[in-house]
Amino acid sequence: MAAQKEQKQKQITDEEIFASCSFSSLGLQPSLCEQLRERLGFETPTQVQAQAIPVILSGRHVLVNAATGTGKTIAYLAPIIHHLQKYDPRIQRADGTFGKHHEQFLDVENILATALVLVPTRELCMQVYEILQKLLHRFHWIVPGYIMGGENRSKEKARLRKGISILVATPGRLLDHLKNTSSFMYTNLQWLIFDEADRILELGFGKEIQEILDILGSRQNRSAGLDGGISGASGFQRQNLLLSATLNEKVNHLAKISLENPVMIGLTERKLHQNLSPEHSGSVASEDDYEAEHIGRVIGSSTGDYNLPSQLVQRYVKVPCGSRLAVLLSVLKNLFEKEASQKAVVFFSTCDAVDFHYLLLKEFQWPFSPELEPELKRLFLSCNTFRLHGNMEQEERRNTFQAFKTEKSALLLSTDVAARGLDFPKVRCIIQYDSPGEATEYVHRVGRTARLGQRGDSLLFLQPIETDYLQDLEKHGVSLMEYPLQKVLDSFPLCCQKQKHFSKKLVSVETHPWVVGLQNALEAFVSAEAKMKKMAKAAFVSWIRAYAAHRGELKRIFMVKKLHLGHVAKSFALKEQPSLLGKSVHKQSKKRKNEHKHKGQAKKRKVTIRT
Ligand SMILES: Nc1ncnc2c1ncn2[C@@H]1O[C@H](COP(=O)(O)OP(=O)(O)OP(=O)(O)O)[C@@H](O)[C@H]1O
Repeated sequence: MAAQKEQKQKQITDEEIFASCSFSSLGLQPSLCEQLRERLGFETPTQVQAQAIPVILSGRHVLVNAATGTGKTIAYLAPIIHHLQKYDPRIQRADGTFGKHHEQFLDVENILATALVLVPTRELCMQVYEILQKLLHRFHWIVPGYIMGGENRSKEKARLRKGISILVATPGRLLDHLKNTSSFMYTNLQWLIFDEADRILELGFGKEIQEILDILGSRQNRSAGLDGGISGASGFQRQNLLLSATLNEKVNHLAKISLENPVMIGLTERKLHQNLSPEHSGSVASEDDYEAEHIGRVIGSSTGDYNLPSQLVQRYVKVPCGSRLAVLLSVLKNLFEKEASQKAVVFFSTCDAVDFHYLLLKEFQWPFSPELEPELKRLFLSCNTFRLHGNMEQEERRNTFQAFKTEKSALLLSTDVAARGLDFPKVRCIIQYDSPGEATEYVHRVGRTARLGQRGDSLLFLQPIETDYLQDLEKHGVSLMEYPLQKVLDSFPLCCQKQKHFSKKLVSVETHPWVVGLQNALEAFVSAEAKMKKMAKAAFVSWIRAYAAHRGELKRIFMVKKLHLGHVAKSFALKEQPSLLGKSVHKQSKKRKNEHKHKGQAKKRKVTIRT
């Protein structure tokens, strides 16, 4: 019976996810449809692909808003490849947007076109490039390429010089090449795509985007007589596409400055009205408009309901600050002991926090006793653990990304660098140990699981003082159930007789014998290891800084002055609060408050934290 129910649920999900048509019925070339089937195993388009592909094929500017993991990448790549592969004569490398010989083609009747995909992170850049490689297997004359931070500039220059038909790029490095690489030509640019549009702006790339649009737009005007990318004398059109699972004022702004009379896909009437009324979409905002819209406003405050995968089971757990670490480790132990073969991601707010927890999980033995015989020592958590953040060497970052993708059972500790767009197969659980801040980030983080109708669980850690955040999520139509923490803690074996007689009903999280025992062991472990202690202190300091950087409405929920710094220290297994640094954080927060008072309506400055 239960199996039948599950089967029925799966069927409903499949119908919700996939369309009842074929790729070829959407107007895509048969050879491309074959490629989708043979190389990627895609038989049927997803709902968003069925809606978006015909519109994108028609040449209109489009804004796509659809839940995480619903196939937005193919929705924009397939129509571009469809157009590029049918040019006759075939396009060549040197015809690419960036080919040095391309200018000779400006006179030909069929202007040879190329595409630029802008993404917020290096990992997403690699991911889109890899999909392109698979899709273009049969169309070897269309050359994909990527440029991104952390890579060798001269090698990138050489690749650009040879010509790239579809380029995937992160904004900073793109702008660098646009300004400094003379062979970098973009007059034939026909498609400009912003994947995870809002995140690009959230990462502080607003100015770069403006500049990129200016450079691309002005070049178009000069060489081809185009106005903002719309039909020009040469006969080709610039088509701009924006994609994101969440909408906010940043997408609204980007839509305004980059889309002309766009078709909205996946937007309800309410969202359309609230965020992106088409009459506002065509104008190009000035720098002043940008400032006015983005500084001092509460980000995400006007967003409507978010589309979350319906099969995603979302929970929260309320944990007093001092017990957070012990509870995190207990939740992970429970998860991997229940089902050894699975993948999970834990999100942290800073690189230092990722590093500390990574080393801790790699080395913390249980039961913890320095005198224990080596053969009796076991890791507390015996799963394959990876880390990912923006301060890692590019090589390690790349290796982690690839390894976590292919592993069948593994744990990834990450900052928000993994929150957007990344498609790690078979991730079953997302834990948000440090709160995500804006509701949009919550949606993208949990979106790394429950992709394309798959099962998925998410767990949000909140301190008792932070539970108003649940209401903030509710405002966006996101509601969470409580995690059965007591039951999980009770399921662990206790060490001594005295502990076994505790009254289960009366015990709080921080006095639960399992938590107390584990916390003591963690503190003993960290204090015994100089390196761990140093990392714990660094993580403590950066965690408080990140906490203090919450903006807008969220500052009311995540208030530094409400934190008990001694308890925060315990959450990094530090017996004592690193006092001097702690005081300075409080002072900083007080100082900021005073400054704010004096400035009155002064503009709020965005605090960028490296992820
Ligand atoms: N038509 C299809 N049939 C089967 N699988 C598909 C199809 N289209 C996409 N997929 C798969 O679905 C998963 C999600 O796709 P994709 O990463 O493009 O989603 P997304 O909507 O961009 O997600 P996010 O919002 O998180 O970036 C990928 O594993 C992809 O390979």
